[in-house]
Amino acid sequence: MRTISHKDEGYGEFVATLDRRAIPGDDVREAVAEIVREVGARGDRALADYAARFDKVALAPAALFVTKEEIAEARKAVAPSTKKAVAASLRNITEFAKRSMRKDWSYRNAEGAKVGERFTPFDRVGVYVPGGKAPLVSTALMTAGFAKAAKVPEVLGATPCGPDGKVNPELLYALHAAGVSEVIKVGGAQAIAAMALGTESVRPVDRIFGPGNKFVVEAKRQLVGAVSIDLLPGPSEVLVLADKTGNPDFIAADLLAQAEHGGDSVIGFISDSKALIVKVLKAIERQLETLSRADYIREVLDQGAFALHVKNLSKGVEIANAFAPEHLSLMVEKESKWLKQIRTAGAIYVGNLSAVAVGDFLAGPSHTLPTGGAGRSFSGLRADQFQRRTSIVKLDRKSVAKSLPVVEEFARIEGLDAHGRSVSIRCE
Ligand SMILES: NC(=O)c1ccc[n+]([C@@H]2O[C@H](COP(=O)([O-])OP(=O)(O)OC[C@H]3O[C@@H](n4cnc5c(N)ncnc54)[C@H](O)[C@@H]3O)[C@@H](O)[C@H]2O)c1
Ligand SMILES: [Zn+2]
Repeated sequence: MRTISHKDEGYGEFVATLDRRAIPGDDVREAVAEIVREVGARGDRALADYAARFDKVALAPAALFVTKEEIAEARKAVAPSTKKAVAASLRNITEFAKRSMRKDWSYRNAEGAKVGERFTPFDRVGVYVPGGKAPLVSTALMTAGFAKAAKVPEVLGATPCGPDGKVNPELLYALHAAGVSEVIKVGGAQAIAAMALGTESVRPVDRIFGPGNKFVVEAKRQLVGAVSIDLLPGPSEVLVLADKTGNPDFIAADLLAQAEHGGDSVIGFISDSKALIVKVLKAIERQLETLSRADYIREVLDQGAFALHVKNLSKGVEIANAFAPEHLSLMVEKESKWLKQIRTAGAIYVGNLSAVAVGDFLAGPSHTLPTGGAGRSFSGLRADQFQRRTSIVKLDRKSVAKSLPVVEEFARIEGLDAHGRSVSIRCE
């Protein structure tokens, strides 16, 4: 874990690198563009080729979809304790979703016309659930669960299968508990392309949701237009901001939990207390020994991890806002003062007891959150993103007449006399 203090040489340069923009590298961009082109041109055959190449599985075009038998098997195989956990998480998700959904409204404008908005669920959405490094059962709930709450009638799930051609049974169970209507056993950029463009066997969707690795995220970015997307939720990250009241063992535990996602994960720790930083580094070493994914964690600690000693908390907040972390843990004495100042984080966990993992699995807000700096311009996944918004305008005799003078003025200055006429004809 790289440790650097405001007193060190190179501090300014390092802090500048924390001011992020979510822009993919050329190599990822080109690799994904080719995958998208191939799926567009060769459909199911391209999906089978990529499954063989990346997931080491032989997937005949006829075997792309999870079967009814596989779902029934999963239902039998999953332990009652797992079913209970899935239900508990879904219950919180559903309640949270209800409160953030948009409701229809209307009012009469200054001319007396009735104007308003109507919200209806998308007809058919795609939900990507990563399956590369871990079966992210919770991610199935934290995406599809919101689709269900928003009453989307058709949800197509996509997740890579193992070399045996099977999807993890707990993951399948969760997808079905969250109301997914069909599932393709395809992962990566090719899955996103199939859902956006359609293939011989996959009917395209209207909007694509869900997190993934850098290839998945880039595919979503490239396919905007064919579909819309939720956000850019890539490799997971946490930034802890703490003063001397932070609990070093809890902070270490949160950082390790995040590092456990492996690969491109990013973990950061900012504090104005040098003593706390030293304690956290020691606690990390101590706790790491007992964890099963120590190899993944070490990789992350060696690559994307940093501990930053700042002059004061204001400086820390400024850096955190530039960094726009997916998760921000705030462990400070004056909680509400500093909480107000953090603007770009996808989710904020307040206080020593608010473990990020509770939000990962259970709390209610979706754990699908913007990463890589995308938090500046995107928010986390929400139920209202599954709603299509339509505006509605209704005029009567009085309001059409009252609207005429302003319409005629715009029609005159824009040189669009047919526009003016289309309103005056109704006032004769
Ligand atoms: N931001 C969030 O809200 C959030 C939530 C959950 C998970 N995540 C992140 O999702 C990510 C999941 O990543 P993952 O890799 O485990 O699973 P994944 O399902 O996203 O990716 C696996 C797929 O990547 C493709 N792939 C692998 N190597 C490739 C290559 N060289 N070229 C092209 N395609 C390739 C393969 O098709 C494979 O099926 C993690 O980084 C995790 O942190 C983020
Ligand atoms: Zn996590």
